[in-house]
Amino acid sequence: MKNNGRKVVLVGCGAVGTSFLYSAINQQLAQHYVLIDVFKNAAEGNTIDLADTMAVLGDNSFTSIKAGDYSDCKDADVVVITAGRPQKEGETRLAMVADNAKIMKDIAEQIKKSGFKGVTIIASNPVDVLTAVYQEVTGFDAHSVVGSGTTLDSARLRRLVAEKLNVAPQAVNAFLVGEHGDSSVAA
Ligand SMILES: NC(=O)C1=CN([C@@H]2O[C@H](COP(=O)(O)OP(=O)(O)OC[C@H]3O[C@@H](n4cnc5c(N)ncnc54)[C@H](O)[C@@H]3O)[C@@H](O)[C@H]2O)C=CC1
Ligand SMILES: CC(=O)C(=O)O
Repeated sequence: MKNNGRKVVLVGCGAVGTSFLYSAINQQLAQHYVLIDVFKNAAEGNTIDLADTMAVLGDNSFTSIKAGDYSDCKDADVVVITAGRPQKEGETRLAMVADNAKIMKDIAEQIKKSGFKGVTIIASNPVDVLTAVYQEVTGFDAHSVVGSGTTLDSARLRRLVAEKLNVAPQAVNAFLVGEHGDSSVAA
C-alpha cells in the first residue's frame, strides 16, 4: 500500500466528480476521501458504491471514504471542485457563468472558513472564470489553485489528429490554448 496518508475532498458528486474519484482510487492518489454535494444523497450513494471497491482492490486501496461537510477540508491535502449546474443543450460554457459563479463563491467561502491550506483543483464551468472567482474569494496563493483549463481540449485535439493520421494519440503532440471554451485555438 502507498501509505501516503493523503486526504482528498471532492465537492460535486456528479458525472465528472465520480469519474475523478474512480481514477484517483485506481491511481492510489490518497488514503482518505470525503464527498460533499448539495444533494446529500448524491454524496452518500457514491460513497457506498466506492466503499464497495475496497474489498476487490485490497491492500493497494484507500482506508476511508465518507460523505462529509466543509469542516472536513481543514486537514485535507487536496480539494477537487466539480460542482455546478448542468449545461443545457446548445448553451455555451460562458452562459453558465452567473449561476455557477454564485455556487463557486458559496463553496469558496466555506472552504476558506474551514482553514484549508492545501491545493485546489477546479473543473466546474466556465472553468477559467470560476477558478479566478475561487482564488479571489479565498485569497489563496494562486499557485495552489489549479483550473483544468484546456487539458481536455488538448486531449481531444490529439485524438482527432491521431485519427486523421492513423497513429496513436500518444504519438501526437498538440495543444489547444486559451480559454476552455469556444475561443480556444490550436498551437
Ligand atoms: N473543465 C472541464 O474540462 C470540464 C468541466 N465540466 C464541468 O464540470 C461540472 C460538473 O459536470 P457534471 O459532473 O457533468 O455535472 P453533474 O450535474 O453530473 O454534477 C454536478 C454536481 O454538482 C452538485 N452541486 C451543484 N451545486 C452544488 C453546490 N452548491 N455544492 C455542492 N455540490 C453542488 C450537483 O448536485 C451535482 O451532483 C460542470 O460545470 C461541467 O460543465 C464538465 C466536463 C469537462
Ligand atoms: C463540458 C465541457 O466543458 C466539455 O466537455 O468540454
